[in-house]
Amino acid sequence: MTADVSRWLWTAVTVALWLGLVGLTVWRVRAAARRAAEQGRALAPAAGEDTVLIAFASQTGFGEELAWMTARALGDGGVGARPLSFSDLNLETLKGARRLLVIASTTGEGDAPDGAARFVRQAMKTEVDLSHLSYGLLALGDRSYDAFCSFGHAVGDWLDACGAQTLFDRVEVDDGDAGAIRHWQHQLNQITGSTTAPDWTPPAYDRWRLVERRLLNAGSPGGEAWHLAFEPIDHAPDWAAGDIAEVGLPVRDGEPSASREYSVASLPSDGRVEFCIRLMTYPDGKPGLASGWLTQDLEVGGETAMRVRANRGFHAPPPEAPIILIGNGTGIAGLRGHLKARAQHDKTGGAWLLFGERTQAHDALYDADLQACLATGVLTRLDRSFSRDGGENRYVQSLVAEHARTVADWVDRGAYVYVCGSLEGMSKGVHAALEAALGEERLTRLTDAGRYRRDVY
Ligand SMILES: Cc1cc2nc3c(=O)[nH]c(=O)nc-3n(C[C@H](O)[C@H](O)[C@H](O)COP(=O)(O)O)c2cc1C
Repeated sequence: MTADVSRWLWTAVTVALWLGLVGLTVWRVRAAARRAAEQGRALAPAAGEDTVLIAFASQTGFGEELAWMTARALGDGGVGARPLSFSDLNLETLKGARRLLVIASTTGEGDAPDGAARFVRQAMKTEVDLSHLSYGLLALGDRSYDAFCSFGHAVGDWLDACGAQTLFDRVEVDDGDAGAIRHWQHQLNQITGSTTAPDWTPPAYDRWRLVERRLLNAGSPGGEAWHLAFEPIDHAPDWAAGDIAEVGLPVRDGEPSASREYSVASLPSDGRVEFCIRLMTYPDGKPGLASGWLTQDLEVGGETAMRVRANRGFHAPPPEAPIILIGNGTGIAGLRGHLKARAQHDKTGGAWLLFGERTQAHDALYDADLQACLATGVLTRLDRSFSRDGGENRYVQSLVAEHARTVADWVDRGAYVYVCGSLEGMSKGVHAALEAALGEERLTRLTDAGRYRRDVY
């Protein structure tokens, strides 16, 4: 081949590639515009109707899911709706709204979800005139906590103090209680004037088959931690690192149906949903309802009902940003999903895992995976603390304290901080250690910017 011919060939290939790229970009932009237009149509106000502002504060995504369902129910009834996260809510928006629906979850010990922290600090410290505003409130919580629905009530109390009028009595939801959610739907019907019951059936479960179960910590002084893998039977849904699976438990005689949520430790490309689940035991030695069933009773090859739901608050940061992953125990599940997601990118901003468990010998959960991540560079750095092995750094929060300078350096370089694991045993201590490492104000700014994310239980 002469130099001229090969140059022509290369030019032709380059042009073809370029045209392909342009075509793909145009297709993507059009698809995105189509999706936005569809969503816009679904939520567009009917002529003469005021748009209802739906402000949601959600830590693990349930409240956000209800906000979108609420918007759709209003849209279907001909009333325009605008869902807005508390992280994007401000007083100007409230002053410009006439009708407001608040969906507010409570987390921590009666705390606001992280995304609402800025609004609490800034807007809810002031008393403004909101007498033009009518509002309805859906407060999500769990009666097993002392401060039941306290953040929802704090928002309601503040709106009352600002002179806002109530559209109806506050609706409290205890642990996803279907009756209370139906009551909320009934209130939405009052707004739309619809007489038919809204088609708001609880989200359908799919059937999944247990294909693998493996004890991860044989010989541990702590409770058994199991790796479980489920394959879809009906269809394979899509999900992202950080998402949560809700497992429907088999109905037992006379007991209401129950479900449990677990952080997903795998990605759709694995073809299966994987969990790391601790077998809980009561003081009398009886196994926990859900963990006992999943780790002992359900046989490999057996089926369960399950759905994966979005937990947007714990979705991945841009891959080019560095990430600090902090967790303990079965919290490794949510962090493992993020490592797997990073492994799918050629170039990432580096990942540092700080992890705490009981013993190096028995509780180095997913050690082989982590070593592989170190070898490929997906994980830049790994620090672990083992509380029962003695030594100074007994808990993961002590690791954060010991490496405070490096944590601050990573944050200076734009790192995101993701924390997954127990609320009591870990996340409060980690929070205090981060505050000491970065300063209170800096950690607050990090939270407001969505660079400090927590999935704790
Ligand atoms: C770590 C944690 C702490 C919680 N603390 C409280 C609480 O103090 N008071 C309460 O009523 N509910 C509490 N809950 C229950 C949640 O409010 C409830 O599960 C809610 O449905 C979660 O909604 P979300 O997914 O929108 O965040 C807590 C849940 C978790 C996981």
